[in-house]
Amino acid sequence: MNRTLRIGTRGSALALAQTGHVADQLRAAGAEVEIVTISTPGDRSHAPIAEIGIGVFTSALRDALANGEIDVAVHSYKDLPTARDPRLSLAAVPPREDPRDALVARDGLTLGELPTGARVGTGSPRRAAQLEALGLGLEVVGLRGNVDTRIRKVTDGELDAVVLARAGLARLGRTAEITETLEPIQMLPAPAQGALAVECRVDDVDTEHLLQSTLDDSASRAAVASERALLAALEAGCSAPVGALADVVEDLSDEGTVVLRLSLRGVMATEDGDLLRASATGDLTAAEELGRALAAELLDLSGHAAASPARRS
Ligand SMILES: NCc1[nH]cc(CCC(=O)O)c1CC(=O)O
Repeated sequence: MNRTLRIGTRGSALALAQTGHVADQLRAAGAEVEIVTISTPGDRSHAPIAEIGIGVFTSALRDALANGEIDVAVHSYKDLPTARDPRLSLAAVPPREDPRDALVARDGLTLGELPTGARVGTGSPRRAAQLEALGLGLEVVGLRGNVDTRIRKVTDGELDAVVLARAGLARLGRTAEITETLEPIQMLPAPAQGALAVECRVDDVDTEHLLQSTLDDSASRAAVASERALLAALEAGCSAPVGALADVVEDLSDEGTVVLRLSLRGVMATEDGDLLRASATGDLTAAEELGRALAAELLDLSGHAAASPARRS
């Protein structure tokens, strides 16, 4: 294939860093690539994400891909809506970064060392619900903006701490600012956090093959698929914040050979702010079934078995 691949990205420092990484790998595989920056309404608005909707960062990029302005789109997977886009193929899920959330606090403090009433910034209902459930008396303060803006609120003394995805900090070379990496037992990440989604047009089979063979990691793809299936099933049934994390674990088959399995954990906040947790393991080859089964268990726990209109939070 000797045409130049145009790779589209948002213009944020994080988006440029992760797209640059994908471009480097494609170049190393012999492809000619060019990076095209696309401005999205999400980048131009300052309203809370819960108000402007989940697709704001990704739909402009997807439209540019579908109409041929670019040939490849690189997204933070967790920013994609759960509904498939029939115009596009999810050609590759590269090896996932550490999916955990991270605390950046003043004076090197950990969550447990923050004083009662400490102001912790996050715009994510999922992070807010899990922070409040710790019972530490923290004051959760709403927050938006890029990684730099958020961390600056701590350095400026406006907040005691912020919670961010570790993967974003890693891609920006800023892990030195992390004061605690939060264990999933206290803070389950967003479904697909730390993973990228690399898309091309559904009829562009040459590009699809190149992306798949150069970038795709099947274990990361399966883990993320189970987390996203859980999210999709819960979106249909409730409006609660959701966290999920699948780990690929080694197990022994009946014949004594090593098999890979998925271990999936999920958390959902109730309207009263209580957290419902559940976990399950399943075959790597049945990732989505595992996610749906765990979602059903969480819905059962919540007594929300009857679906109400979906609202993403
Ligand atoms: N919602 C914004 C967003 N989308 C992806 C990441 C981080 C990188 C990732 O999770 O892949 C972030 C920032 C954050 O949550 O701190």
